[in-house]
Amino acid sequence: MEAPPGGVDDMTRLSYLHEPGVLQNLATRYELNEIYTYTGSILIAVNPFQRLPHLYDTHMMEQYKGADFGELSPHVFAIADVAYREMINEGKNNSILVSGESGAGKTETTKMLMRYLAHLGGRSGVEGRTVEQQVLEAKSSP
Ligand SMILES: Nc1ncnc2c1ncn2[C@@H]1O[C@H](COP(=O)(O)OP(=O)(O)OP(=O)(O)O)[C@@H](O)[C@H]1O
Repeated sequence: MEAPPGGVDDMTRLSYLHEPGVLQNLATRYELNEIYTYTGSILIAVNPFQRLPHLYDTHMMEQYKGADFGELSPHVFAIADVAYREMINEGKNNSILVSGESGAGKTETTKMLMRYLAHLGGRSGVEGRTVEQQVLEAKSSP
């Protein structure tokens, strides 16, 4: 079966799951500014080396909130959402592993994960500050 022109958003849908196929798919999607691709439940992020603010705004966060995994385009928010929901439903700690070579975008990705988790954490502010502000301030303090 021919791969669709825009690539596939989950590598497990590739007809041939080998290195050239994977790289071709990532390159095709990257050309379209689609920097996220799944391989099953794993998210692959390709550094866009440019700001893509529409990908991370509040509207986007709201869309991913509670959405079934795989229902929307691959996104770091979808990973955070599943991790958060599993934590709540099972009452257990959860972790998200972010790995990649130097400069791949781990810090940026982690910032987005934290922003999303802080957003989910609600708006019940302590001393007038939102959970999001508290988490992000804690991260940036020495
Ligand atoms: N999702 C993204 N959107 C926009 N720019 C990004 C994104 N991810 C990475 N970048 C750009 O790439 C640069 C390097 O990314 P980052 O610092 O996150 O890499 P890193 O994997 O943490 O590197 P190191 O391991 O060396 O600390 C960022 O400063 C930013 O300019």
